[in-house]
Amino acid sequence: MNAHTIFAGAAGRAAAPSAGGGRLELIDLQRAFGTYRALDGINLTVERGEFIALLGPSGCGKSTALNCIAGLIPLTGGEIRVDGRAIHELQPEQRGFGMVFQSYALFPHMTIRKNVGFGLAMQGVPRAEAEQRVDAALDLVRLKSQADKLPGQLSGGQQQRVAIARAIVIRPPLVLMDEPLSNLDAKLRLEMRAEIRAIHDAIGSTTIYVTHDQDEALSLADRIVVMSHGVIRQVGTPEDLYERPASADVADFMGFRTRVSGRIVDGAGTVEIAGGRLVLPAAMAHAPGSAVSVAVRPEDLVAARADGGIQAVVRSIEYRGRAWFGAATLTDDTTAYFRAETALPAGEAVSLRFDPARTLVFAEART
Ligand SMILES: Nc1ncnc2c1ncn2[C@@H]1O[C@H](COP(=O)(O)OP(=O)(O)OP(=O)(O)O)[C@@H](O)[C@H]1O
Repeated sequence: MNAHTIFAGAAGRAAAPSAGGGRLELIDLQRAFGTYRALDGINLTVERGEFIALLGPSGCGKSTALNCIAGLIPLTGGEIRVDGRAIHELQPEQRGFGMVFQSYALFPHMTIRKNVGFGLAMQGVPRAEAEQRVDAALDLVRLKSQADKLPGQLSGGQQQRVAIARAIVIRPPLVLMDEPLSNLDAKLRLEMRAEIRAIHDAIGSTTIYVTHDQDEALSLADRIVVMSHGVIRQVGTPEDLYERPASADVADFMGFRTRVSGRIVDGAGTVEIAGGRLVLPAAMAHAPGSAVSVAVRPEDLVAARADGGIQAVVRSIEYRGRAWFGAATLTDDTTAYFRAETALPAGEAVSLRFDPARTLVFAEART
C-alpha cells in the first residue's frame, strides 16, 4: 500500500472536504471482474451523519463496494453521488474521504504526530492550523501523550486509534472503514467499538463500516445493510434485522442457525416439523398446507431430557459460561443448535422446546 491509497482523500485542495456529514447515494452500482459480478445493482441512500454497517458473509462484495466508494476500484456501471454531486469519476484523493483499514498502514518511520498530520501537509494546510487539528484529533482518540512515539512503540489498539485520527483529521464528509477491528483481541475490540461510535458522534461525519461480525454491526450502526452475492438483501435498523429478518438467508446470517423444513397444518399456527408439531404465532401468516422453513436462534431452542416435543439426538455440546450450547440431529437429519441448562452428553435423546415468540417462519419453495 502506498501513500496514495492510504490517504485516499488527503490531498487536493480543490476537493478539500467540509466538516460535517455527506449524503451518499449509490445508484445501481455494478462492478464486474471478468464475467463475475461482484456488485450487481447496489442502490442505497445514506443520510448525512448516519453510521451504516455493510454486513455479509465472506465474498459477498462488501469490500468491493467500499473500495468503489473510495475510488480505489472503478465501477463498471452506476453512479455515486455525495451531497448531490457525482463523484464516481474522481480520483480517490479528489473525493476527500477518510479511510481506515484492517491493517493500520501507518508509516513506521514517522512519529504518531507526523502520521496523523501527513494528510494535512499534503493538503497544504498552514502549519499552525495543522498542528491544532492534529492535537484535536489525537485528543479525540486519547493519544496525545503518545504523539512523539513511533507506531512500533504502540499497542495494536493504539495504532488503530492513530489510523482513525489520521482519517478524521482531514474532516472528511465520509469515513470508510473496512474491518478495522479484525486484528485486535476480543477485549480491545469491544473497547474500540465503543470508541469508534463515540468518535463518529463527535465529528458528525457519515460512516460506512464493513464487517462480517453481526454483533459489531448491531452495536455500532444506525442502519445495517445485509449483502450477499453482490446484492443488498435487506436494509434496516439493528432491531429490524435482529428481530425481523425478511428472508431465511438473512435470518441465517443474523444468528438463526437452526433451519428446519415444515408444513403448515392449520390456520391456528400449527406447523409440522421433523416428526413433531409446534404452535407458532409466525406460522399464522402462512396458508394451511404450505411448505415453510422454521428458523430459531440457539438461545431460543432449549434441549432437555424429556418426552414429547421435537425429538433429537445430541451430537456435540460445550460449556460457554452460564449455559451449555450444542448441536443435535433431528429425525429428518436436520442439525439443530440448542441451549441447555445442564450438560447433555453426545448420543443422549432429548426434546427440543422452541420459544414460540422468537421462532420465525418463512415460505419455502415446494420441492
Ligand atoms: N480483483 C479481483 N479480481 C477478481 N475477483 C475479485 C477481485 N476482487 C474481488 N473479487 C471477487 O469479488 C467477490 C467479492 O469480494 P469482496 O472482497 O468484495 O468480498 P467481501 O464481502 O469483502 O469478503 P471478505 O469479508 O472475505 O473480505 C469475491 O468473490 C471475490 O473473489
